[in-house]
Amino acid sequence: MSTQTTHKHTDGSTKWSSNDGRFRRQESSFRNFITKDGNSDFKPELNRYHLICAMACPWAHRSMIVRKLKGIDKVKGLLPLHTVDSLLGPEGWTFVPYDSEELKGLGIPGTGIKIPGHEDKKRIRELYLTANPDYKDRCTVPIIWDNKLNTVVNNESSEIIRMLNTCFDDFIDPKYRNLTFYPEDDKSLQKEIDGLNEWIYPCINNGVYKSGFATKQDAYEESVKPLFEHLDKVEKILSDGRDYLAGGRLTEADIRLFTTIIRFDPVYVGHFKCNIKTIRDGYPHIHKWARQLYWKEGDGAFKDTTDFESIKAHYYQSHPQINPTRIVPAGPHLYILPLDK
Ligand SMILES: N[C@@H](CCC(=O)N[C@@H](CS)C(=O)NCC(=O)O)C(=O)O
Repeated sequence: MSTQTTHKHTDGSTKWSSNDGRFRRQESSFRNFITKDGNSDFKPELNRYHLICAMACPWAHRSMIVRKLKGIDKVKGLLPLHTVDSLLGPEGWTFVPYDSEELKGLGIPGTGIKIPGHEDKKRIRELYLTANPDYKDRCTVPIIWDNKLNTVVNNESSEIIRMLNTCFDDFIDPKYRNLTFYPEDDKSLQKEIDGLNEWIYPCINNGVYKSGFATKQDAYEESVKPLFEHLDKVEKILSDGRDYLAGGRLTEADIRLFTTIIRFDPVYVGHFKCNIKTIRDGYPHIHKWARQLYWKEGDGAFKDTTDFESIKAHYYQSHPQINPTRIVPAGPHLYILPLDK
């Protein structure tokens, strides 16, 4: 993906596309790993690391799912979760609601921040600036915060979910220990997962954003068409009745696709103009696959981390360039259908 930064945003501002009308996602800048073998400055420890997420954010959602699937959420002090307010405003993600005239009353509160020594922080930006006072990029979620070295360990969700496969294995219940969503001992499955990620990320996960944030007709069409072509491709893969994308088991490919699909009908169809088809009416196999994950998989790991109200409120209220009235639409009736529909 392009590393080009298309605009200055010292204030976490909301100018999303560059002058050619195309949205480009910035490269994440904190790329450390917590390693089980202790081969880094970041050793796994209790009462040290914190996960900061927005319930609304599909990238953060990946890490919440894996945290729960791995039983990390069940160990006190291992990687507690802190969530921001759903409204992404001019100063970025916030632990306390915006109170300006324009934004007061909007948003759905998160848990706030309860990290010892940082309880007074109002914006996520303040954590980034604590980690690096010269930080000038967007202050994104998810992040793993290290409260020992007072820094961001990593702010790239694809890497966060990789490290959670193993890094806390000495602390979690043994029944979760050998669970991995990118199996080291199966290189051919890893290759298959990589192959899926290679097109699902640009065309689907990021494709909805490129469609929604486009400010020129050609930029929009150039994203929305491949988005649906690649949904067709997923539909075809799942059409043999399989429950998972690869290897006959749950992998990170499922987790990474799920967080986009679950937001599709409630938000992307309308807000991001991804309306060639809906998942529920246009993609029976994807629809079934997503509902199985939501309703049945991993002891609520998908369901309990999906907060439709926060998701809807976030998108519709946070992008006034797309939705100037910030009105959150009422539908669709049932954000997710039951399995037997
Ligand atoms: N590469 C990052 C992307 C994360 C990302 O773009 N998160 C968005 C929310 S969906 C964000 O925090 N945006 C804040 C901003 O742009 O100010 C990852 O996958 O972790």
